[in-house]
Parts: sequence; structure tokens; C-alpha cells
Amino acid sequence: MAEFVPVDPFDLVIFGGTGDLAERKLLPALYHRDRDEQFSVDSLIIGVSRSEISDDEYVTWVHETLTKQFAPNEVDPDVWTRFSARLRHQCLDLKSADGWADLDAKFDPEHERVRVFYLATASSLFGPVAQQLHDADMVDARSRIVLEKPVGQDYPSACAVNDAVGAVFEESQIYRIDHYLGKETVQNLLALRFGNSLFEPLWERGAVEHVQITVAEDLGAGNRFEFYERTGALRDMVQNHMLQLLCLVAMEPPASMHHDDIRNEKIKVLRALKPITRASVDDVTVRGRYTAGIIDDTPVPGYEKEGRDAGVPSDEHDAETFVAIKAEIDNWRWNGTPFYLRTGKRLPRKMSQIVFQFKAVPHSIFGDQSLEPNRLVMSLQPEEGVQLTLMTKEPGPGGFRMRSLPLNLHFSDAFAVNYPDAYERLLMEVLRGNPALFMRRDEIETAWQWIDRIIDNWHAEQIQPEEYMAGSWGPTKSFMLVDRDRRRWFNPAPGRNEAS
Ligand SMILES: NC(=O)C1=CN([C@@H]2O[C@H](COP(=O)(O)OP(=O)(O)OC[C@H]3O[C@@H](n4cnc5c(N)ncnc54)[C@H](OP(=O)(O)O)[C@@H]3O)[C@@H](O)[C@H]2O)C=CC1
Ligand SMILES: O=C1O[C@H](COP(=O)(O)O)[C@@H](O)[C@H](O)[C@H]1O
Repeated sequence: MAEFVPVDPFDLVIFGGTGDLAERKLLPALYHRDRDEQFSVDSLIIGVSRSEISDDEYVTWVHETLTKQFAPNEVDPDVWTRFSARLRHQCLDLKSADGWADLDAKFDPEHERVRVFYLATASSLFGPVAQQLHDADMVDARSRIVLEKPVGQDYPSACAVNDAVGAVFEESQIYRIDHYLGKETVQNLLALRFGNSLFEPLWERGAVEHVQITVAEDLGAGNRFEFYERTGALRDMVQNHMLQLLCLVAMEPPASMHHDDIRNEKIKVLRALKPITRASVDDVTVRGRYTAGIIDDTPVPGYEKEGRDAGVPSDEHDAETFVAIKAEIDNWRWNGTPFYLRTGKRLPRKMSQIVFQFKAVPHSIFGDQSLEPNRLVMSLQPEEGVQLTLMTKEPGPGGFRMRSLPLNLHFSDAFAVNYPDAYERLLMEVLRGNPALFMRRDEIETAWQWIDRIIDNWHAEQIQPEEYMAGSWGPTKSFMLVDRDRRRWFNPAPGRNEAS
């Protein structure tokens, strides 16, 4: 039975309190934590936007949106009474110096409660908001600021944002979100690697032939088209989520779970990433963009049509919706073991997994029977679990037939609990003041340096996205990327995540 530990009283401001992120992730997450009685009676949640709406109108809107998203009757009348009593709205243009005193007046005047400023807005507003908070004398040693991803659009803009926020807040007060770090199964990577003595001796170039990290989505850019067109899959998914996953699987064992021990190991991986040069970019990266296709027996439009519907003419489209990269880590542990990264929208299904392909046995004593090298598959979503394929003898008299069989651990079979959404965990960690699951400044900036170089070289080499049909596993070139190295992508079979 999960134990829900209450957090200290707080005032939480959500800048962008009426936006898509607040609506779909933050407010539901806060409701669920309140349902489990983790908030004190006097804690406040203040949504900020330019909309001229009263507290009551905000409460009504939050009720409507939770009711719409939750299962029937999930909004419980008693919990709602408690939750709605803490909701406020403040109309404020974050680009203006006016109105900050009104926001301050909503807070506990004694500054006794933890203050959290959650910036669910474009990152161009992060610096100005930090400055306004400072000028309005709203920041003290107990304040924390949460920055949504992406922090900046490239290395220079990320540095500018970090400088501006860092001029007001200490690094220890800044929580840069990558919601993948809040996923239960991503944390389970640490448990698997460092809670078992079995794997670590094999976790290196001598035993691992290559690694694959796939984050596949069946959804398209949809109603976030304009954001997506400015961003593209490399900036949207690889710069943060995929490089964080890479860090967690490739890093050296940290001395403890202390946030700086883990971050110090992650940054070493980012610094050891082999730069992708103009000469190598066409060989080791793939850009793709989906055309119309069929997913789950349903026809879906192509990216160009979504863009036209959003009022962005197709001759202006630039973003890739799929990226594959052969990444290499130049250090003792991983030299010569490539990490293939792949992410895309409108792929056949939502699925994230990390596959460790081990080397073949050095010599077979079983004649000419083919022996499949062992494979460890860590499934992150939607099903969570671990699968290890092993060679075994087929039962029966006569002959000695070898077969590859999976050893499966499905977490949902082992633990009868509902996993909280990543944002629930991350919000609670902010309220508790534990930055372990958030990114440090140097991680963000080093990741951008690696990514910027790829983008610059795409431009220099005029590499355009190659088309793939929605519902397929990406462009042909992505298959060639691995085929050239005599490897293949492991795509899960429908149903449970058996890599095939
Ligand atoms: N949506 C998602 O799934 C995810 C979003 N993110 C990131 O989170 C951030 C927010 O995204 P999202 O919620 O989708 O964006 P939306 O455009 O849906 O919402 C933006 C919010 O900010 C408010 N806002 C915008 N400009 C101002 C301003 N000048 N002053 C005051 N309020 C302002 C808007 O209200 P109003 O216009 O009324 O002022 C609205 O509440 C982005 O950086 C995005 O990249 C990250 C991961 C996932
Ligand atoms: O940050 C983002 O992540 C989502 C995918 O998150 P998941 O938890 O559903 O795997 C992605 O759709 C979005 O484009 C991106 O901004």
C-alpha cells in the first residue's frame, strides 16, 4: 500500500495557468495529490494568464476541464471542495511591469510558506518573469522556480535564459523539468542497474554489442503545430528526453542517490558524446516527416495537411517529425558500442524502450545451429517491464535444438499499484525541495551544444526530412542507418512489449 507523505504548506503559482500543459498535466496532477491528502488546508494554487477572469470563473473552468478529462465520477465532491478552495486566478501580462503587487497580495503575507513559481510558458518569458519577481520583492530563500522544457531553442538562448534566471535565483532553487525523469520506469532503470549485481559487470563495450533507445508516438503534431514547426523532433525530444535516457543508461555508477552525484555522472556522458560533424552528419543522422497514412485502422492526415489547417503554408514547413541518430560515446566504457536513438510522431504505436544487444558467444559448441545473442529490453511505456532473451534447449528426446526464449518481468503483474503521472511525482519533489529529478544548468547547455552542431550541419549539407507514411516505423534511411552496420531495429510486436 503506497504511503502518501504530506508536504509543507505552500503557495504555488502557475504562470500559464490556463494553457494546455496546465490543463492536461499540472492541474490533474495537483488534484490527485490533494485527493491523497498531501496538501495542508491553507496551501494555495494561483493560475496566472492574461485572461480577465475572476477566481470563481477560474474555479469553474478547472472543474469543467477535470470533469472532461477524468473518468466518470472521478472528481469527488469532497476532494473538489477542498481543492477548489485553494484555487485563485491572477490576470497579468508577464511582459509588463504592472499588476505584480496584485499577485503578491494573494500570497501568505508572512512569507512563511514555501513559494513555488512554475513557468508553464514559452522560455522567452523565463528571464523577464524572474526579474519581475525580484523587482516585486517576491523571492526569498524558500522560493523555488520551475522551468518547463525546452529551456531555450539553442545553446546561446539557453545560456541567456539560465543567466537571467540565475541572476535572481540560486542554482539550488531552480528546477528544470524533463518529465521523463519523473516516469516510474525511468527511475526503475537506476534500480535495475544499481540494485542488482548481475548487470553492471556486463554493462560495457566488451559485452554490449550496441544499444537502441526508441521513443515512438502514434500522435501527430496536431493542435501544437505552430510550436512543433518551430521546434522539430530533434529539439523537442532528443535534446532532453532521449539524451537524459542515454545518460541514465550510459553513466558510471554514482556514489549515492544524492542529486549532485547523479548529475555529475550524467554530465560526463554528455561531454563524452562524439560530435556529429559536417562530414558525418548524413551518415549518422536521419530526418523524417510523416505523410498521410493509417494508424490503428484509422486514416490520419499528413504533416503538410495539418500545417495547412493551422494556417502555415506547406512551402514554409521545415521541421522533422522523426529523427534517428547513431550516437557514440568516446570513453573507456563505451568506445566502439554505438547507441542508436530513434524518435518520431505518427509511428504505429506509442512505445518507449531501451534495448541492450549483447555480443554473440565467442564459439558455438552446437554445430551449425544459429545462436541468438542475448538481449535485454527495458520497456518504459505504455507497458512497463524488463525482458531478457536467453538461449535454451527445446524440450524433447533426440537432437539438441536451441531456442531463444524471453524471460519477462511485467511490473503491472508484480505490483498492484497505479503509477502516478510523472508530473505528480515532479511537482511533489519541487514542493519537498529535492532537485534530483531535475536538470542542472550544465546538462542543458552541454546537450544543446551537441544538438546545435547537428542542426548547423543539416543546414550546411541541406539535409531535408525524408517522407514516411504515418503508421510505418519511419523513413527508409532509418532502416539503412542500422542495416549498414549489419543490425536491425527491434520493433515491438502488437500487444505486450515483446521485441521481435
Ligand atoms: N503542452 C504540453 O504538452 C507541453 C508543453 N511544454 C512547454 O510548456 C510551455 C507551455 O506550453 P502550453 O501550455 O502548451 O502553451 P499554451 O499556449 O497552451 O499556454 C500558454 C499559457 O501561457 C499564458 N501566457 C502566454 N503569454 C502570456 C503572457 N505574456 N502573460 C501571461 N500569460 C501568458 C497563456 O494564457 P493567455 O494567452 O490567456 O495569456 C496560457 O495560459 C511551453 O514552453 C511548452 O513548450 C512542455 C512539455 C509538454
Ligand atoms: O515533451 C514532450 O513529450 C511528449 C511525449 O511525452 P510522453 O510522456 O507522452 O511520452 C511529446 O508528445 C511532446 O511533443 C513533447 O513536447
